[in-house]
Amino acid sequence: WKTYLTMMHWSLQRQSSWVQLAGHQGNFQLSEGGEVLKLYSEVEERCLDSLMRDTLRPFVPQYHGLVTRGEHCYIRLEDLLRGLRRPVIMDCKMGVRTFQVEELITAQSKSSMRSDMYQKMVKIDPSAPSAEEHAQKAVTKLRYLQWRDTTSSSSTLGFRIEGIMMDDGSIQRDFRNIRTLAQATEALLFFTRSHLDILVSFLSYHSRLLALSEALKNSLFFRTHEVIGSSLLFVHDHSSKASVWMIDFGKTTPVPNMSQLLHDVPWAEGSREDGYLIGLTSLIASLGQAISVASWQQQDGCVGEKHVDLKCAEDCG
Ligand SMILES: Nc1ncnc2c1ncn2[C@@H]1O[C@H](COP(=O)(O)OP(=O)(O)OP(=O)(O)O)[C@@H](O)[C@H]1O
Ligand SMILES: O=P(O)(O)O[C@@H]1[C@H](O)[C@H](O)[C@@H](OP(=O)(O)O)[C@H](OP(=O)(O)O)[C@H]1O
Repeated sequence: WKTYLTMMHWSLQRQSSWVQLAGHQGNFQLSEGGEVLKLYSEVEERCLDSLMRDTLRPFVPQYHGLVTRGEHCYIRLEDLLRGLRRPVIMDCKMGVRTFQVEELITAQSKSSMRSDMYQKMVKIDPSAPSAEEHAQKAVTKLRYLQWRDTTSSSSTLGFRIEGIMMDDGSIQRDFRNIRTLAQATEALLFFTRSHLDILVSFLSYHSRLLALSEALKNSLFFRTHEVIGSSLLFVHDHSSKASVWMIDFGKTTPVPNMSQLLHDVPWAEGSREDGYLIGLTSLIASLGQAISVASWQQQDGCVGEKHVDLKCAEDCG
């Protein structure tokens, strides 16, 4: 019975296609009518409300207001996986940093020490904490988030891959060692299985990212908001129709004093720049490389072969 019920549960979940690839467990609930419910956050709700009146609207899940379930309030969002069969998904966290500048102040207080983050750090690299952190068995959240940024492609490329789910439902979350564009390209080729129609045709990732790039240039919301920890969700299925969506605005805040951000410069202490466009430019460049490699593979009839000289792809442009 237990196996049967587990299979039924799994099958019902697959019908709705819902899967949570990254983020906090317990933050989401499925709802009727093609919506997902995300635990209410004032910061995120404000962003979604503004985004519904911005040029970025076609690039974010539609926001349908709030609903209360039990003790909690939820944000009603369009389910971006609705109608897809065996979707293939990738979550890329954007920007050169994932900590908010407020963390710089919080980090000075002793109460901000986190033993859970120390544990996560040690599990990945036992030599990462300092002698003092080892003694305290704790690190500040700022320290942990900065360590994650500098040991992943966030600091080098302005984005990092948080997870990929393939069409068989298998999920990979460990892309921490990716540091270079060539490695990111390899991940993109894996994610798209080198299918050129997904990479470059009319409804492809490439055209969607170029359209997003244009929309960002014209967006008042983007100019006036510091976008931290937000992701681009890449989604396609067997129909080869591919799309990219901006999600997660829980740490996206208006910049003070009517000032505006460039988004394409590195962060320095005292600034609020997030490097979002550094990440987008890297992603577009990486897709460009993936398209070149996939084209060569197709010409040579060697799709699926593992060894492609991506360093050469990088050097040859
Ligand atoms: N509107 C949506 N439609 C379909 N899937 C979604 C949607 N929003 C989020 N997801 C899924 O849930 C995951 C987590 O989303 P999100 O980043 O918004 O959560 P979070 O808990 O705020 O994350 P974090 O811990 O990084 O702040 C995504 O990777 C994606 O798989
Ligand atoms: O992905 P990892 O390495 O597991 O680390 C988590 C990730 O950086 C989340 O974005 C962050 O939540 P916020 O974006 O809300 O800060 C969370 O902080 P938290 O544990 O304080 O929720 C971290 O633990």
